[in-house]
Amino acid sequence: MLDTQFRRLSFPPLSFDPATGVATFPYALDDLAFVEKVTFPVPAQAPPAAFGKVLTLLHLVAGVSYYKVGAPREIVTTTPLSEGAAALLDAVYTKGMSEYAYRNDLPHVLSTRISAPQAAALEAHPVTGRPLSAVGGGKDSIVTLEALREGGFDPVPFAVNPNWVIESVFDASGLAPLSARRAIDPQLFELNAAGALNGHIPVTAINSLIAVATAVLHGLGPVVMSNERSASDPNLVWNGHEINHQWSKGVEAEGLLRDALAAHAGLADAYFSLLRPLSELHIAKLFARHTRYDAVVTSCNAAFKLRDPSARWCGHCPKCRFVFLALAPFLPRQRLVDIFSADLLADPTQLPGYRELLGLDGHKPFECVGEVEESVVALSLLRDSDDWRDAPVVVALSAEVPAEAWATAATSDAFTPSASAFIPEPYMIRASLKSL
Ligand SMILES: CC(=O)N[C@H]1[C@@H](OP(=O)(O)OP(=O)(O)OC[C@H]2O[C@@H](n3ccc(=O)[nH]c3=O)[C@H](O)[C@@H]2O)O[C@H](CO)[C@@H](O)[C@@H]1O[C@H](C)C(=O)N[C@@H](C)C(=O)N[C@@H](CCC(=O)O)C(=O)O
Ligand SMILES: Nc1ncnc2c1ncn2[C@@H]1O[C@H](COP(=O)(O)OP(=O)(O)OP(=O)(O)O)[C@@H](O)[C@H]1O
Repeated sequence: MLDTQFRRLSFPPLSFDPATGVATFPYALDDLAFVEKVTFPVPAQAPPAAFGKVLTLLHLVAGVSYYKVGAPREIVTTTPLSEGAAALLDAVYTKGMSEYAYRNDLPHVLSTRISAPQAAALEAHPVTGRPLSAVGGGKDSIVTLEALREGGFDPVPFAVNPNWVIESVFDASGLAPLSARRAIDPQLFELNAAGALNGHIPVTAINSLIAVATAVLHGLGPVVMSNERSASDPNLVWNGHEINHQWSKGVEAEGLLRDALAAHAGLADAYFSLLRPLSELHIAKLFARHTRYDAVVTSCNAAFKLRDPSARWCGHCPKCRFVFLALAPFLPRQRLVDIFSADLLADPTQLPGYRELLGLDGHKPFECVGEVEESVVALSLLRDSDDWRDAPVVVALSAEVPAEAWATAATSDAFTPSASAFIPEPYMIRASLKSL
């Protein structure tokens, strides 16, 4: 551990070069200076005023990567913030950093507030145009892309730092994509090696604002995410606070981001998640309809590491285990084994990991996995499946799940979409969400 006590994170002015599309975001953690760069696709027309406003939000939100080096008690900006923008930032630095606070035993992180001059909210106008559909390389954003296409919305696929998986999903979609490059300050890696504080950050909030900035820059419509209902479910409660690895994928973050974009940049309905009403299990069922992505779809986070990424599915992390379990009821066994290049339910070494997913041991893992109830529902479907009922992991787990958990699963709403306050009506109707 570094023995330095850090006092303050602040934000020297950002800059943007319209000729190259490079935005430069400086940060100061006391005397330590960091610079992050985001390269946007260069448009034909000059950037509208709202673009600069979104960049200021992005600058402030992306500071979490540098904040986490020292967890200073002061976060100070000279950018005037409306109530809506300040609420987003307070939440990003507390709830978005809750896993980091819990794992490093830093309770003050959960009550830190950003200090900024006050501003009035702007009048917001709805964005219009082709949707920008954020792609993560996994099953969820494929379901969204195809639902938008089927609904006649002519989506533009988009990713931050697309790796070969995401590029292959773009290719398989046959749609012309846009992408942005984001480079975090390389000093972070050196500081990590030297033992600086480290931990998870709310990366979806950062990717979301880069997507919104890109949409505004290119005169497009709303950014459509694929964040599911289950993402709002916390992993555990610590000191009275919910700790959620996926906080910035959850519905609270979605609402705060929408409000901040309206108040700070005058953009109404600029951001929503099409899959918010659906459970992970329901999305897995919808994914089964699309075979054209089988050779490339990859949900495993190890494939998206900045350094030493895995080729595709690593086959031994919570996310691989969960996605395999969630897809198994809806895909023929051979198709699923071909996608993963492994049969996780035939491998007894996977049992301890599956016990955590099913609530039989520990807490829900700090990963992008569904609710415990969804895992039990999936297992109950596998018990009834000719393809899967004899798989060793299915047999072993079926004997361990208690009667109450089966009873809860039997009345589960895993396949009943919930209401969403944020999906605009035309998207609800034409993207078929009402009839799922
Ligand atoms: C790929 C991954 O899961 N990475 C997490 C992992 O980091 P690791 O050291 O194994 O590899 P790298 O991702 O290459 O990171 C190297 C260091 O750089 C830091 N860093 C990275 C990106 C960034 O935007 N800012 C950063 O400061 C990172 O912290 C490393 O020190 O473990 C880390 C510590 O727990 C995680 O922070 C890494 O998570 C990435 C930021 C990431 O992109 N993760 C997504 C795949 C992810 O977890 N998505 C969540 C959604 C969470 C949310 O609320 O947005 C999900 O799918 O559930
Ligand atoms: N690199 C990225 N660039 C832009 N948006 C991204 C990126 N990674 C993820 N997203 C967005 O965040 C959402 C959540 O990410 P996540 O990794 O959970 O989803 P996914 O890759 O679509 O599916 P899965 O849950 O199967 O991995 C994605 O659906 C997508 O909308």
